[in-house]
Amino acid sequence: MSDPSPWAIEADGLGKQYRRGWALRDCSFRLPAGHICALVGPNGAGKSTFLGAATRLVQPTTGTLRLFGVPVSDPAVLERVSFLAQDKPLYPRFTVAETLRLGRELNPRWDQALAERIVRSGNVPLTARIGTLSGGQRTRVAFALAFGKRPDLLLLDEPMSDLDPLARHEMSGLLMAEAAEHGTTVLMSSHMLSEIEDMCDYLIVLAEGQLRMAGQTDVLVPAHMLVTGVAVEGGVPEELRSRHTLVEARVTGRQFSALVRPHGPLSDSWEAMSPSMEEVLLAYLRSPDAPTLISDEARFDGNRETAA
Ligand SMILES: Nc1ncnc2c1ncn2[C@@H]1O[C@H](COP(=O)(O)OP(=O)(O)OP(=O)(O)O)[C@@H](O)[C@H]1O
Repeated sequence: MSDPSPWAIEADGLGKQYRRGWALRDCSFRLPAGHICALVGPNGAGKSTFLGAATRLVQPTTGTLRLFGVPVSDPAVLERVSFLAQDKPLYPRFTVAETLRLGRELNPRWDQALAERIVRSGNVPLTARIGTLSGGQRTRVAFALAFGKRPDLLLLDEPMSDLDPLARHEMSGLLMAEAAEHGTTVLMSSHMLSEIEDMCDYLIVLAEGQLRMAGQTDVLVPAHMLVTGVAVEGGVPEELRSRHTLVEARVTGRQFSALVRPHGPLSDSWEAMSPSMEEVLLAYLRSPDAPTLISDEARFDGNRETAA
């Protein structure tokens, strides 16, 4: 299928309301094809709900979601998307070989050699029943199924959490190689900030069901500065709040430290340095009310503040 749309994902006012309240609210952003994007947020932020909407497991209450320009409700998108769910559902009575055969029979673009390579490199026997595998080995088989499908969009819900460090390293290498070689778009929810920093070039940050940040990492991260100095009357200097956008402020003894989005030069009376991606993400995770930041590229009308 040719791609009329350069956007792998377009969410417009997407929302999901449960009886207890909104799991996802007024979520609007675009993800261009070919990126590896992290979906980040504290527990309960709405990450799985968003991935559920993208895989039609969750019916949105408001808004629309398009994948490659096609409404997610259109069956045409199904063969282009792979989803690796948090609980990695597989048939426990099937052997690994039978599981891969199922993948082959269900998916026209199936890459058997790739799927087998992923399984074999973890020394998982093709004859073993899924129910007898360790959690990490099952995850490896689930990865093989997801990759073997050769999707254009790979959706992963906390994919690496039960892999050992070597397997994690291997899978993240595979993800990056796939994205580079085939232009696969990856959207991956994760709590592992150092891994995100190593792998991802796009960020979607959610808190309490709402979008807090979206865009290219090399636009979002440099939009921030870490500022430290002497606290004023037990808090951060008023100038930081009035002239710049304050994301997070912390006071320890007589010192303050703050993550800000500067609008113009910062006063010489403070020390300012560029934060790492992990420092930016941690600040947003600790501050669910942080003002929203959407890059131009990721922006849909209605988003509030814009980075370069
Ligand atoms: N089926 C459901 N019925 C009612 N509430 C739900 C349902 N699914 C999710 N929620 C609620 O929606 C909110 C968002 O949940 P979601 O699972 O999307 O968060 P998450 O960011 O994936 O969290 P985690 O990091 O813990 O996996 C939570 O408050 C959760 O309790």
